[in-house]
Amino acid sequence: IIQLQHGAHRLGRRNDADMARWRAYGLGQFIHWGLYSIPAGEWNGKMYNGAAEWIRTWKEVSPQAYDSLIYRFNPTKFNPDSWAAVAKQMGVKYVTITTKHHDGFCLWPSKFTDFTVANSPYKKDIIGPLVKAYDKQGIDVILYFSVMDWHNPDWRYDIKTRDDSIAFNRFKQFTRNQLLELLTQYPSAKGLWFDGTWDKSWVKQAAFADSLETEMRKLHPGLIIGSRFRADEYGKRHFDSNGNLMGDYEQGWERKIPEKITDVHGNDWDCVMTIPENQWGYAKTWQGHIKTADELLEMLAKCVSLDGNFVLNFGPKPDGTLRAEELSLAKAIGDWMTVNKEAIYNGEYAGFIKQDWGYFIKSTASNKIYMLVFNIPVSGVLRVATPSHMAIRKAYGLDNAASNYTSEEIGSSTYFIHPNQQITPKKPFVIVLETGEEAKGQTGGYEKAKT
Ligand SMILES: COc1ccc([C@H]2[C@H](O)[C@H](O)[C@H](C)N2C)cc1
Repeated sequence: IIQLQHGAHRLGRRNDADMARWRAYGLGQFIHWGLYSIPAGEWNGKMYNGAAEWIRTWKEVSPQAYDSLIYRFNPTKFNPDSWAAVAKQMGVKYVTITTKHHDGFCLWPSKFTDFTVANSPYKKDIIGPLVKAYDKQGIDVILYFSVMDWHNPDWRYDIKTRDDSIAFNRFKQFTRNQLLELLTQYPSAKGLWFDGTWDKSWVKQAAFADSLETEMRKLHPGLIIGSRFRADEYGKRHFDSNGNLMGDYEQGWERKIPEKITDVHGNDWDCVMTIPENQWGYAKTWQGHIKTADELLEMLAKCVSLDGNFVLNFGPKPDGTLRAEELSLAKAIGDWMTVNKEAIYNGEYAGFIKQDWGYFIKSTASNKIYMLVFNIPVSGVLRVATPSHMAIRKAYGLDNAASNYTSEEIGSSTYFIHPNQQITPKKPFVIVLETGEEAKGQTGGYEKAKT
């Protein structure tokens, strides 16, 4: 064990009500919106093939020309209630919104910089109306904040000289001021999703970041902060020098999903996912594979089955509307969630052996076990191996209770689930298992092999 002043301050999961609420979300929405949405991956008629929200770093783009986009930010069709209504229909329980991305443009009228919506043609605060609209729909809000700020002249990638140190100390105060400002202006926010914290300049601020995290938690009791905010005094991030998770949940699953439960080490976590391969801000043309609703539903099921939340990204257009592809995916996911949401909300790892046909999710609300079926075996029967001494009492379909199933015990703690009707589903579907303790002595008399 290494003695740490600025490592993890808590071992294991948070067990308070605020974190239990976060753990129960299952499905979230990410929103990336800002000046980068205006060029949308195109500059002087040429397409940038990186992530659209990183276009300021493209050699073809002068930072000054990019920063002048502030004079073109005027989302005349922005209607936060319509975004929140789409999210509600989709079935998301929380939304993570960019307050300031790496380019430093603030979607709220921060007092600590001029580079905000207040000095754009739009003039008005974006964050406040968004928070209000989502709160009205009962969708919790998490504020995304990038520490790295390309616009601020005091930002440094590393601290090499005394001047760097003097400038970066100003930057640290600026960052603290903006974070306390966000928590004060938008007190209903449940947490912060930090980004842009990998550069040496910030990694060297273990003590400062640790005390700032403590200050924010004091200002906002219950605040939820992920593993990406701060490093320990040896520069270790996400997991400290003793391998303990920093913050309240793991933020390392960006565009990737854990394979098995041991990959998550008993921690809370979220997976943030793009619809194309890697575009967060609005990009005029999406290159490569665009994920389908069925793919996204399977990612959602897999995340919840492994104790995580699945957060799908939307990149609104510069006029404030959502693009057609995102609206149709939101609708398809929402239609599925309307029928199957009880298998996703309050979901947790069920402890059953993974089967090829799909995913098990246990509900903390009902103690029911849900089978989320994505692949029908050729045999037409679904194998279930329960944790030992757990028997299956009943099996029925969530889509309609009429679609029922017969469970046949085929070995110790092993069952076949037989559909009593022809199943030719066009969408992933859910079977509910009601289980109970195996009657004492009812071991089924299965002879253990002598090897
Ligand atoms: C260098 O690789 C990166 C760095 C930052 C990101 C940013 C994206 O712009 C988006 O905000 C995502 C959540 N974040 C990790 C993505 C890839």
